[in-house]
Amino acid sequence: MDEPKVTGTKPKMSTTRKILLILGFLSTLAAIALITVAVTQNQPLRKNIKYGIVLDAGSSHTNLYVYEWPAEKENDTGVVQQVEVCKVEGPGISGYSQTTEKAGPSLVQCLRQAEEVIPAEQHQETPVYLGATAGMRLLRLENKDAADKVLSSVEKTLRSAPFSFQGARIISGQEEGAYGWITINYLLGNFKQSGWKKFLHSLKSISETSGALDLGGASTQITFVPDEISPESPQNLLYFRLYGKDYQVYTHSFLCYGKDQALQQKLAWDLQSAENSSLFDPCFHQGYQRTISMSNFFKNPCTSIEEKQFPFSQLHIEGEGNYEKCRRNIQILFNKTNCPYSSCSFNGIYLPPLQGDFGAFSAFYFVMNFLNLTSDVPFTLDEVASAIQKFCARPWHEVKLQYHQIKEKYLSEYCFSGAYILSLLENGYEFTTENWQRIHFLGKIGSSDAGWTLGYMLNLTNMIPAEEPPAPPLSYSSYVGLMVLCSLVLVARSLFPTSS
Ligand SMILES: Nc1ccn([C@@H]2O[C@H](COP(=O)(O)OP(=O)(O)OP(=O)(O)O)[C@@H](O)[C@H]2O)c(=O)n1
Ligand SMILES: [Ca+2]
Repeated sequence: MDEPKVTGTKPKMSTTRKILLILGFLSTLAAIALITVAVTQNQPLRKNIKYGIVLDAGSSHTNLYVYEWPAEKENDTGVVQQVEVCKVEGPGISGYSQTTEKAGPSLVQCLRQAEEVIPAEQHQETPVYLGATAGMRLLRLENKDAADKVLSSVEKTLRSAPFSFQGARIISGQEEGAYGWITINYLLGNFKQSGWKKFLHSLKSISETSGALDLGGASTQITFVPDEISPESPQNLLYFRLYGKDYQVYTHSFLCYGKDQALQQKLAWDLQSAENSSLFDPCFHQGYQRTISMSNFFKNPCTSIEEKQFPFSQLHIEGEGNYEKCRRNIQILFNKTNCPYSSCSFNGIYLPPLQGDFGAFSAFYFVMNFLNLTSDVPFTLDEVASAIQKFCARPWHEVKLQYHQIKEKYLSEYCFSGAYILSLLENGYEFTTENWQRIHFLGKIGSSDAGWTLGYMLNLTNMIPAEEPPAPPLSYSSYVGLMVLCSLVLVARSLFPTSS
């Protein structure tokens, strides 16, 4: 048999294989082109930043906040963030009731700081708002003329700054509560839900929000969405439509129940039974002494109902450091006897059953943070009470030595404040051992302070739409990811064709 001839030429590549190879090569090129285009073409444009300024003129001091946000995302939730906070030197603006013309100039230094943070070419278009809270509400009650003069003085200063002046006014307690609630829920991303959370909530037709607890120097607010809305106290109910959802919110602001005014109220009560100009106070540390002038004590609307004549002009207070006695002493501020509604907090004020989680900020946070009671894993009510009890029992000289860097005004009052916070939450609002751990003490959320100012600005600049703004189905990163994945599948498919 003839052997087959061995030739020197290689076996020829089949035409199909050649075509497949070319196709594979072209697919790789196409995939690379696609990825390059996806990454470069769809890159977000350089951010055009906008700014806004809000001054929080509180009873104890004024803070100036600068916020920024990308202009093109104005109506998204969670895009506005705090970039600067400046603490104004000296007292709150209500502290200038005797020297009203000095209220405005006190703000100048912080306004200069804002000028440095915001690019000069944007100064003119940057809105500036000032909202005054309980200190000015009290001054208005006590001396309307002085309150008006203080506001004129701050308006004059704000108008002379290079920003766009949008108003300086006393906000109501209701607004303070509502804007605090808006701020924390905006920052926590509770208004707009994405993905499975949105699906889950649409099934249950609910939208979980967090309640807000604000404790200032002169007033305190409680705001939350109750389980059931009862029409019995319409003045405590607010209606919002935000991002396409309706919210019925309960809010109440207690004037004179901020921590400084609560202390004044307590002293006014203690004075009723004082026999001479010396008073032992269980809410101050043992060894602590303070002298109070009686001349203006009862001019304050928070203490004036307790007014009585005393044969001394100065009151000497001496600390006893007794937590239990202090709690009993504070109890008198919460009148639980008369409730014209189905349920009340205190002083005959309607309060629906507590519902959900609460964010507690301002002095709730300052005090609990000082006492090391704000860890991520919440402490039980008993643990909190026992920590405050131990702190109150420490002698003043020891406390002062350990915390020498803390202002004496703050330090001397943390025992009273801790006891007051527990009384307000436990006796006033009736938080129990069961729902205590639903209170989260928070100072900041991300880079922004928890408080009413952000919500106030969002509302006044119309940055929270009533309806959900249309959004692309995929985010930029998901879009690029999907493109890359599809391209890789395409390449793999062409390089390893399945022979059929
Ligand atoms: N590190 C801090 C800061 C503040 N405070 C005290 O906390 C209280 C409340 O402060 P803040 O929330 O700033 O109150 P204001 O906004 O000034 O008061 P209001 O909201 O009632 O107008 C004040 O008694 C202040 O002395 C404190 O104990 N420790
Ligand atoms: Ca405040």
